[in-house]
Amino acid sequence: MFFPLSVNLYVMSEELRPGLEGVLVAESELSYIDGEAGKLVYRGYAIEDLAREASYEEVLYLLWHGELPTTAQLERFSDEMATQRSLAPGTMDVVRELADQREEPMAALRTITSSLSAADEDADETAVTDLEANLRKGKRITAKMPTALAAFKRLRDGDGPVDPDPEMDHAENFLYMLNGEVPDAVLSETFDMALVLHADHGLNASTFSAMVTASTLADIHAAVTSAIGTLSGSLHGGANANVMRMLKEVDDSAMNPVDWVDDALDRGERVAGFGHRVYDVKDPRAKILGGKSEELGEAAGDTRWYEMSVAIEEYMAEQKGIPPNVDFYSATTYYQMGIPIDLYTPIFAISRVGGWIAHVLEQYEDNRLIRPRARYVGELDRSYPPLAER
Ligand SMILES: CC(=O)SCCNC(=O)CCNC(=O)[C@H](O)C(C)(C)COP(=O)(O)OP(=O)(O)OC[C@H]1O[C@@H](n2cnc3c(N)ncnc32)[C@H](O)[C@@H]1OP(=O)(O)O
Ligand SMILES: O=C([O-])CC(=O)C(=O)O
Repeated sequence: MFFPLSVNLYVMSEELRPGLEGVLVAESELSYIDGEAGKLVYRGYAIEDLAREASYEEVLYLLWHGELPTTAQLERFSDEMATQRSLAPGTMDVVRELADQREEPMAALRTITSSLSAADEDADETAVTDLEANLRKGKRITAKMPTALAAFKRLRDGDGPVDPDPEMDHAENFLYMLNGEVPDAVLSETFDMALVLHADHGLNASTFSAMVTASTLADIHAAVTSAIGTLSGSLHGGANANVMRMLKEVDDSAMNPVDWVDDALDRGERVAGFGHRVYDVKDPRAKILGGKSEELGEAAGDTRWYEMSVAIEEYMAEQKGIPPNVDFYSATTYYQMGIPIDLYTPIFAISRVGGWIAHVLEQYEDNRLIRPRARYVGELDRSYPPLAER
């Protein structure tokens, strides 16, 4: 039987779109981005309002359930998250082993997250696409990733892990487990806001990778593990740590930041924290985080990092017309909060996991295998030479 010609033409389109730029592959109700206006919205709510008003738990609820929670719903949801934070002994063994091996933190988080399925009571018993089971699994993964990351950091530094405190919210509890002391309100509010700002961003590369994995009907642990691997690269989430490494290099060189960047551009290098596939203007999250970075600098009586960043931002705008993305000012925000640089990208992951899970739920709800094509440009019809003749 023949397909109608129009179907064949659609399937066999020869248009090449490297990097899938601008290609529509799904419908989503999760986040809206207007790259020309610099606007980001989660389920209809402006990022500026959510950053100012909402906790990370509220945003998770919004992304996963479609509506902001009532007080009672939020309380229940937050309690459920808090009860899921502890790691099973087997997971803690994995964390310990990776810390002993001095594994790179993003690779450690990837491996630990993958291993969470071993102790997940829903992992084997339910269909991969079961919504209720996936909400439970999603909650456990999101609750446990920060515990694992904090324990990994402490163990590699020779300290003992700190147990989660169920009385604290997600952001405060992470800083508490990381540093072993209750953070002050400014730090936990700043961290909570950073989690809100990073929670979702359309079909960014890591989210798309989670969707591709889910589209094969692999489970949610597999999808999140794929996404963590994808986020780690320097063109994506890995850029936030590179921003801070760059600023420290500029500072150590005692060069004018503008001259340093000029030299980097002359060498054909990319400046971390600048440019975006979707935004033509300054990322709305960079505006908010820039303000936070400035505030933290002022509070500490040292605005050096903020000023250096502003000088680079102005120079990049003037020379290249390229604005900063979310990673540019998150770097100095985290640095001034005393967070080690190699944890910045894993911290991105412990927020974005909320978005990954929400997109995976959307994918399962209306699944079709994601499978594009490559145009073959290799040779054809070669005759096979026996091994001895090559
Ligand atoms: C959370 C996130 O993932 S946000 C992004 C984090 N990544 C970074 O900050 C890394 C630095 N930025 C980049 O490499 C890019 O801007 C990306 C990967 C984010 C987007 O890339 P694309 O959409 O593919 O844009 P593309 O690579 O085609 O760049 C367009 C032009 O701008 C230039 N450009 C883009 N970003 C930068 C940059 N950071 N520094 C210098 N030049 C840049 C490119 O060299 C290119 O110029 P050309 O056309 O003269 O060669
Ligand atoms: O959307 C993208 O391409 C990159 C991303 O994850 C973000 O900006 O948060």
